[in-house]
Amino acid sequence: MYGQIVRDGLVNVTGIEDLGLTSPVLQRTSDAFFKEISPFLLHFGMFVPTIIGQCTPEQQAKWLPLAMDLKIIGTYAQTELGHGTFIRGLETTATYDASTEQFILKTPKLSSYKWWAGGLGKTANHCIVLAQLYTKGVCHGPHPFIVQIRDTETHMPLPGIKVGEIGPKLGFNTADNGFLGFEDFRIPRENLMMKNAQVTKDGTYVKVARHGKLTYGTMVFVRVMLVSDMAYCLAKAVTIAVRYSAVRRQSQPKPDQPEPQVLDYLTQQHKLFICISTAHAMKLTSTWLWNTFTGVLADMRDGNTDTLPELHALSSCLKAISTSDTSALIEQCRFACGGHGYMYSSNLPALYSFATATRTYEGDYTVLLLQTARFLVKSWEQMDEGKPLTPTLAYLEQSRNGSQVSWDDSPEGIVRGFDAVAAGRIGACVKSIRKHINNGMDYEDAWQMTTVQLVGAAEAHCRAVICRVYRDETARLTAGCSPGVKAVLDQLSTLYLLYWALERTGDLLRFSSLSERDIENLQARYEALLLKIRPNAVGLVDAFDFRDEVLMSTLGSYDGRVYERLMEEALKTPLNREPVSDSFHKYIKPMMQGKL
Ligand SMILES: CCCCCCCCCCCCC/C=C/C(=O)SCCNC(=O)CCNC(=O)[C@H](O)C(C)(C)COP(=O)(O)OP(=O)(O)OC[C@H]1O[C@@H](n2cnc3c(N)ncnc32)[C@H](O)[C@@H]1OP(=O)(O)O
Ligand SMILES: Cc1cc2nc3c(=O)[nH]c(=O)nc-3n(C[C@H](O)[C@H](O)[C@H](O)COP(=O)(O)OP(=O)(O)OC[C@H]3O[C@@H](n4cnc5c(N)ncnc54)[C@H](O)[C@@H]3O)c2cc1C
Repeated sequence: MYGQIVRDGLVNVTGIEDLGLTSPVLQRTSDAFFKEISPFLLHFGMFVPTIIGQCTPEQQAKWLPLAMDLKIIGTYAQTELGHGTFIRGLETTATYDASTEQFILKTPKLSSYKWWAGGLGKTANHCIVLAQLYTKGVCHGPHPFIVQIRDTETHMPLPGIKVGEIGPKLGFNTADNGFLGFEDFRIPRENLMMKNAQVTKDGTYVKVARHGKLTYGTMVFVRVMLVSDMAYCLAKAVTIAVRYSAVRRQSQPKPDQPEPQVLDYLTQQHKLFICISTAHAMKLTSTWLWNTFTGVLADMRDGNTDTLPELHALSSCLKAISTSDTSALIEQCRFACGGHGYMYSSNLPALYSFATATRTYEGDYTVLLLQTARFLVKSWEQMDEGKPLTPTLAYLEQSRNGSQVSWDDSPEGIVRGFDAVAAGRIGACVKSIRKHINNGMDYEDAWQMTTVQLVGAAEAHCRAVICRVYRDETARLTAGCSPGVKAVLDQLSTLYLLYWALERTGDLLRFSSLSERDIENLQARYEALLLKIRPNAVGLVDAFDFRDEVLMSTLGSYDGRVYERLMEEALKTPLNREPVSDSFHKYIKPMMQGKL
C-alpha cells in the first residue's frame, strides 16, 4: 500500500513538474491519484511555503532549489504528543552552543516528541521543526529550524534521531504521519530560519520582525488555502450524491405511479441543494480571502503589519467554519445515499475522513474561533473609544445606538439581518465580560466564563462575512452572464441566505424585528426555491466538471451505471477470490463439528 502510494505520489509530482505547472494545480491533480492524501502533501503544502515565508534570501537560495527539485523531501513538525494548540507550550528545545556555532536539539520527555507531521513516518528526509530557542541562557520562544533527519542516500535516520509512523487513523492513512525525537542532535547555526529572528555567531539573539507572530505565518497561509480545499471537497461529495439521487428510485408515494427518483423528494433536495450553494459560497469566499491575504503580504513587504490582525481573525474563523460546514455537509451527502453511501467505493467515506480532519489540524475549530472573538471584542472596545473599525467590522456601527434592526426579507435585507446578529452577539459578549469583572472576576476569568458565547459570536461574524461576500461576488461575477445563468446562480445564493436564516431564527428574533409570520414566509420561500432548483440540480453538479478518475466513485460516475459499478467493485474484493475462505476449514467447520 505505502509503496503504491509513493509511486503514485511521484508520478503526480514529477509529471506536473514536467508540465511546469504551479502547486495549486499540483494539489488538484493529486486528487486524481489519491482517495485520501499524498505523502508529499506536506512537502509542497508546508515545507516549501515555510522556506519561502521564514528564510532569508540567502537561505532560500540554498534550500528552495533542493526542495523544488525534490532533492530533499520535507515536512512540518510543530505539534508534539503533549501540545498541538498551545504553540508557546511546545517542549522541544534548541539550545545554541557558541563554541561550535551549533544548535543542540533535545526532546526532554515523552510528551515532547513531535507527533503527527505528514510524511514524517517513512517519506521525508528533512523537516521544519518548531523548537523553543535558547541562547545565552534565555528562552526566546518557539522558532523554526530546518533539520535533516535521514541520510539522503540510505534514508536511514541520522544518529540522535528517533523517527517512525504513528499508526492507523480515521483517515489520512496514506500520509504516513510520523513521530520524531531528538537526542542531543546538533545542527548548524544557519539552520535557524532567520527571516524574522537571528542568532549571531556569538549567540546574540536579534529580533528582526516588528510583529511577534510572523513565525505563525505558514499556518495562516494553509488556513487560507484550506477554505478553497473545502469548497472543492464538498463539490465532489455533492456531485456524487446528486448524480446518485437522480439514478436511485425508491418507494411509491402514489399507488398508481412508478417509483420516483429520490431527488424528487423535497427532503432530499433539502439535504443536497444547500451543499451545492455552500460549495459556491466557499469558493467565492476563498478567492476573496486569498486576495485579502496577498494584500496583507504586500503591506508587510512594505513593513506595515497593521492589516495582519484582521487577516488572522478572518483566516481563523473562515478556516473553522468552512471545515466544520464541509464535514457536516459531506456526512449529509453520505446520509442522502442510503446504504451505498457507506460503501468505501462511493468515495464519500474518504471525502468525509479528509474533511473532518481539517476541522482539527491547522488550528482546532474552537481555538481559532476564540482567536477571532479576541479580535471582535478588541474592535468593539476600539469602537467605544471612537477609533475606526476595519472593513469587515463596519457593521458594528449600526449597533452603536442599540436600536433593533427592522426585518427585511430581501436577500440584501437578510445579509443585514446577519450583520445585526453578529453585532448583537459581540455586544452581548462584551456585556458579559464587563458584568463578570464588575462582580470581581479578573479579565482572564471573565473571558473564560464568556467563551461559549464568544465562539457563537465568532461564528455569527463569519456567517455574516460569508453571506455578504457570496451575495456580492455572485452579483459581480454574473453581471455579464446570460439571464438564465444569472437566475440559477442567484437562486443558489438566495437559497444559502434562506437556509441560514431558518437555521438562525432564534438569533434573528433576538436581534431584529423578525416575527413568527416572517418565519412562515421564509419557510415557504425556501421550499418553493428547492422546487425551482430541482430541474437544474444535475446540471449544476455537472458544471463542477469532475472527471470520473477524480471522483473515484461508484455512485457518482458520469454514466450513471451505479449498480454495475457497485458489483464490479464488489467482485474485486480479495474475499471473493475463492468460493470458500480457508477460515471455514480452519475455524467454522471444526466449530460446527464441536471440535473447537
Ligand atoms: C501543493 C499544494 C499547495 C497548497 C497547500 C494547501 C493545503 C496544505 C495542507 C497541508 C496539510 C496540513 C496538515 C496539518 C498541519 C498542521 O496541523 S501544522 C500545526 C498547526 N497547528 C496550529 O494551528 C496550532 C494552533 N495554535 C495557534 O495558532 C496558537 O497557539 C494560538 C491559538 C493562535 C495562540 O497563540 P499564542 O502565541 O498563545 O497567541 P495568543 O496569546 O493567543 O495571542 C497573542 C496575539 O497574537 C495574535 N496572533 C496569534 N496567532 C496569530 C497569527 N497566526 N497571525 C497573526 N497574529 C496572531 C493574536 O491575535 C494576539 O493578538 P492581540 O490580541 O493583538 O494580542
Ligand atoms: C490528520 C492530521 C494531520 C496533522 N498533520 C500535522 C502536521 O503535518 N504537522 C503538525 O505539526 N501537526 C499536525 N497535526 C496536528 C494538529 O495541528 C493538531 O492536532 C491541532 O493543532 C490540534 O491540537 P491538539 O491535537 O493539541 O488538540 P488540543 O488543543 O489538545 O484540543 C483538545 C481539546 O481542547 C480544546 N482546547 C484546547 N485549547 C483550548 C483553549 N485555549 N480554549 C478552549 N478549548 C481549548 C480543543 O478545542 C479540543 O476540544 C495533524 C493533525 C491531524 C488530525
